[in-house]
Amino acid sequence: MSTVTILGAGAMGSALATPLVARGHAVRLWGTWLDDHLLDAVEAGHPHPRTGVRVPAGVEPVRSGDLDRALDGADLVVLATSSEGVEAVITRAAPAIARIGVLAVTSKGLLPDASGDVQILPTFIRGLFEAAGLEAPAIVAVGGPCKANEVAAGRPTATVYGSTDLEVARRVGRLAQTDAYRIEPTADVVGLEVSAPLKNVYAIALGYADGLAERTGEPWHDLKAAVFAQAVREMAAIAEALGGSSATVFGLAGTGDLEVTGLSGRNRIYGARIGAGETPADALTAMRAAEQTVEGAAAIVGARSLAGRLFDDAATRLPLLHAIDAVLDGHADPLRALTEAALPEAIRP
Ligand SMILES: NC(=O)C1=CN([C@@H]2O[C@H](COP(=O)(O)OP(=O)(O)OC[C@H]3O[C@@H](n4cnc5c(N)ncnc54)[C@H](OP(=O)(O)O)[C@@H]3O)[C@@H](O)[C@H]2O)C=CC1
Ligand SMILES: O=C(CO)COP(=O)(O)O
Repeated sequence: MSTVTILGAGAMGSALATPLVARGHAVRLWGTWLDDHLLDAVEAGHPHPRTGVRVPAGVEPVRSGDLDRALDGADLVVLATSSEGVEAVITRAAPAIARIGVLAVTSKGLLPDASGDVQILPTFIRGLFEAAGLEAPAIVAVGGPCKANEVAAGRPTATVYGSTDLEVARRVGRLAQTDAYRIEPTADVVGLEVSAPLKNVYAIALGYADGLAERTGEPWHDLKAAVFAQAVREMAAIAEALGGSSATVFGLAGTGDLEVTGLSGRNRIYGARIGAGETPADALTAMRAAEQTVEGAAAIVGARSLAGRLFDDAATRLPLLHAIDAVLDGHADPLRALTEAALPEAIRP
């Protein structure tokens, strides 16, 4: 049995308690300074407000002011804040995490380092340790099609754990896996960590197509499928340009995660509101009011910057990314933008 400290008591942080408790680990669920209302519900024995599922008995909720106690003696730390909270939480927890030596990260994002270059999350997090003069822990990136409410309920889930040292991914995977929560280890951290935030961005486009269906009362499945395929092509191009493998994008981490997010993700819902006619600003305000995290809206800023660094002709190489951005900026109509970006060019005479 190990002691596992989860940092962030939102949907995914609380959900991971289900497999970890099932494996007999001692689990501490630390809530950020924004999570008191979530831990109030957990302590009262109510379903978690973000997943609708009760956190398993035995999980120890820990309030934000008790971070040191939450980390004391832990064997594994899991970071489960949204990308917005990564820097603030890692900065506070870094000395203890450096001592523990291993960090699993469910957060999905693309963030700028001190010099302004956008990085995949493990690289960004390592930079925070280096800036603090601390040795960075071994980082295990967690991705794949994995809805928090389903993990929390113990439904079958295939997830991907990635570390540059494959044995570390296997070791952490062995600790967390259950019959229902199965883990595919990979050493392709780049492919995994490109897929994780970018599928949030591309799921917004899948949402645009669903929103058109809501607005018109007609199906737009052909368009949605073309958008899906183009999204996968663009994620693979970015992964390869960064030294990752397109095979990772074509598997659970890319197509798998895009599928689940395009069916039921919050990023899809945000896109659908826009496709149905709301302005991007109104749609984001409504999502925030409902406590629905929409990471794709932030990740597209990083994606745009990364694409510009990787490709001289980014708008031509990544037309769908460009189209999503143009719609969010209010410069393009979703139907026209998706059609131009995702359908093949006309065959020339
Ligand atoms: N939900 C899912 O199905 C999955 C989520 N993930 C990833 O896991 C991460 C967490 O997602 P999820 O649990 O759904 O998100 P939630 O919004 O439910 O929880 C996010 C956590 O981050 C905290 N947080 C947000 N902003 C800040 C900030 N500025 N400073 C400090 N803490 C902050 C939240 O506080 P607050 O209570 O205010 O929100 C909460 O503890 C994301 O990166 C997501 O992509 C991965 C797989 C699946
Ligand atoms: O990452 C997810 C599933 O793997 C959840 O996606 P959303 O953040 O869009 O809900």
